[in-house]
Amino acid sequence: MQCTFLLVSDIHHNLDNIKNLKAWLIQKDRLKDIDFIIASGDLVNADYITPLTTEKDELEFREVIDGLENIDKPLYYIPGNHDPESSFLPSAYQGKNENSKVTNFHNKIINLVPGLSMVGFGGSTAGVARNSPEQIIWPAYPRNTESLLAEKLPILLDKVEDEIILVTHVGPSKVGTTDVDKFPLRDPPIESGSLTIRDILEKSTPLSSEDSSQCNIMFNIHGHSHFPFGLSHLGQTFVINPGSLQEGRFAILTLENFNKEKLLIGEVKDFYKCSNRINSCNDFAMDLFHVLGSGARFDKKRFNDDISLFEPQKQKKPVKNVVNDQETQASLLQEIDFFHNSKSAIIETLGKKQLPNEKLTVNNEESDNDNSNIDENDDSDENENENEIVDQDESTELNSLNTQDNVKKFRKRHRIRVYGTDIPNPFHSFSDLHNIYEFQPYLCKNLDSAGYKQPTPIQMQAIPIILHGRDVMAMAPTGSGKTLAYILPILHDLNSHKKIGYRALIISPTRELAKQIYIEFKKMCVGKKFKICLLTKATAATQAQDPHLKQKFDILISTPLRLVHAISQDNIDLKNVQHLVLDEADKLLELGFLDQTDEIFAACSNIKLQKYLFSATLPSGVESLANNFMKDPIRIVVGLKNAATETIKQQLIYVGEENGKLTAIRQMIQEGGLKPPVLIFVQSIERAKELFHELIYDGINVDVIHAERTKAQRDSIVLNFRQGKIWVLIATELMARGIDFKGVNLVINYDFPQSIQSYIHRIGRTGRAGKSGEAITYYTKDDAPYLKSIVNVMKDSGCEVPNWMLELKNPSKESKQQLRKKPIKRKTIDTRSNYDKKKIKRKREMIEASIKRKNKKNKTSTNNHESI
Ligand SMILES: Nc1ncnc2c1ncn2[C@@H]1O[C@H](COP(=O)(O)OP(=O)(O)OP(=O)(O)O)[C@@H](O)[C@H]1O
Repeated sequence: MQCTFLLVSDIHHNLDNIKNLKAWLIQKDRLKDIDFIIASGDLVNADYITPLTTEKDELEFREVIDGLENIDKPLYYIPGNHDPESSFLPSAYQGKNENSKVTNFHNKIINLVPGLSMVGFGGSTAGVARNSPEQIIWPAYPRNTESLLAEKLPILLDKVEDEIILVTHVGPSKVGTTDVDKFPLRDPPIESGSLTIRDILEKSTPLSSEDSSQCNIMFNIHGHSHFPFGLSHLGQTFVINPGSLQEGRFAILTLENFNKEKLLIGEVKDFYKCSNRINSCNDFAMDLFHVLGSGARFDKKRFNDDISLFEPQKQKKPVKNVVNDQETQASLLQEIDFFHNSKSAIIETLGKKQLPNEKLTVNNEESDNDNSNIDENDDSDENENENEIVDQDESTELNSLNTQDNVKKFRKRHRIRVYGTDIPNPFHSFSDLHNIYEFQPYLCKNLDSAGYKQPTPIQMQAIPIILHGRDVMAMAPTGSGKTLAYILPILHDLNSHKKIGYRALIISPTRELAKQIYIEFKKMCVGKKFKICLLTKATAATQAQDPHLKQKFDILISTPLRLVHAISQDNIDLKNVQHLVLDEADKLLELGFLDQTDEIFAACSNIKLQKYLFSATLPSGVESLANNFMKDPIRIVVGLKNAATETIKQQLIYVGEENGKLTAIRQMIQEGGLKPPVLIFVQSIERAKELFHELIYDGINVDVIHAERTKAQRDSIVLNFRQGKIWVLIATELMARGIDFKGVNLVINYDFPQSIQSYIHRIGRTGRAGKSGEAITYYTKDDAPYLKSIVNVMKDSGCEVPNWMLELKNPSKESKQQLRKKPIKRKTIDTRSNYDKKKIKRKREMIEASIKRKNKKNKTSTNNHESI
């Protein structure tokens, strides 16, 4: 029986290893050959602290298991000593993907396919005792796991007639591992470890007899090494049957093939010298390869690319600061450059920073027409004071904004429109903030460190208005710096840390955006002792326990639901809040959020409260609603109202039927047109999962993010996408708003957006801060009636649109409302051939039948035994 499998061990929560591994497998086209994956423990926690019982451990564990599941092969897991207590609960992880069920197999025999069995034995005394469902309390010492395994193994093996893969997670050396870690200087050292097992195997199992010649046995023994890709090596793979080598079966290795000095690593104290171990591991990996390849030589020159993926040093570059981080990202990107376009925009753009307003202010003669074709955004009464022609040579006079005429010209030049009474003047440069508004030096310094040289138009106008104590409704294109437009005046006004509780509150519709805002606040606070709280379950619980903490913080950032919950539990006091920001205000004032937003407003009872609404889209309905709760607000509109960013090249592509979309993407991949990073939007979680399962086989490093993924997963995906480790990210509407992925080259609307707002925000994930970007929207016959809405946005943002599209009819208000409420029903995304589906089904049935047969056999023999 031949089968190919992947063995993963001792990852210690380095999910990147799994991602790289997956990328490598795809790149080398080896994924299709793999029948299943074995994960031999220690999937979490690099800190070597046991027991692992915290929520964090649990999340990490799930994350790695999910990462492995994403490879989409059946997954067999045995617990390691560094895995959390609940890791031995396979049911919690089963059935996520159709084809990749997690099966726990500690102390069990699994019939993989007829003729091939697998025996598993999880790792080391404490780990197994903790994880064992049998609740056996192992005597902690000296009867360690190894000796127990040695006792149990003959019994297990005796039951199996098939060829066997034996997977263990026990110590590699003469002395055990975990036990040695705990009692390194125990005297005399105990005889255990793999040598003992091997001895016992040879003495007391069929292996020692002639019959063993037909039997493949493999040990996986963990060894605190995380190289290559966290795959097992360093003598972790022993197969006791040299006879199989000639038959070209799986990994065959005897201890004698190794340089034992390297394997045993000499003194016990060397266990702690990780670098030594890694060096030995490198050599061993090569030795191992040599032996596994039946003496095949590994051509280092030819496979240089592969070797570089195995180099641990590259991933361990110290990340000192943003610049270094970028360098690391660039090198990482080069390392994983599937498309061999390492000079692509991502890498190029990492180095240079284009100022947003360079781009936003170039076109002085831009018309100021609102996109009045979009009736939901209709605002035809708003073109007052906008008819003057601006001088081409504005030069220095605009620097001195001391006459209303100059101010008008300045606004016009920066495409700023303002509505309201007693509107404060905009400012011209960040130095004005210091000179005019007496901003503290720390703020100016932090602006400089962040590389913000010039304010963007929304910042120029919104900051003075907030500083003058006014309410603001601000609408400016995606990626135009709205966040900083409220952060700066708030920090200036708060002045310094005070122990009177929250004075500023920022609400965002998603936790990803909330976290991003938190990071931006932190960046601007360097050198100042402000206390900022990002409200999470944990921070809310801490504040509930300690009432003094309520006084400790100055600024609170939260999603509505989390905050409303905290308010209802009386854990948060908002009576001192003077600045309230609704970021993505139109979303927060939509029906789904409105009640929560309302409750938050009610809790902010301070009479000095100022309210600020920010978004790239504020439909007129939302504005009227907002007017009910804002005090004499000033409205700011930068650029065209409800328009897309002009640095984005937009395209509409007709794909006929649903499956035309995948064909189009695949064609793009083949032609090298899919330049990462790419964001793909779909209309539902279900479809996100479906598309992920399709694209995973297309040679691209793809991941998927949606509300059903755990928080830890979502955080890690966002981080990895930012760092260029994920190239194509499939997302639902969750990621459509606010998230600032600077380098995104392309946004694909795989599913037609359900509203113009959704379209504008989705495509706004590219072309940020003045950079260029591209957006492609697929449409089918079913989407065609809604096409004109997007055509209008495209036209208004200066994209070329064919005449026939311009002549299309606008969809009716009712049909738009209908689409907003309910997405178009679409065919499942699934292009696997019937043949493939049948093959998978057949294989599964074979495995199930084999298990049933075995169970039946075992049952009969037990019954017989009982009747005797
Ligand atoms: N004055 C500035 N100079 C250069 N870059 C800036 C400046 N202000 C903000 N940025 C950068 O511009 C990017 C976009 O800013 P931000 O996320 O605030 O956009 P936004 O207008 O809120 O977009 P969205 O509508 O999508 O939420 C960020 O990367 C930010 O660091």
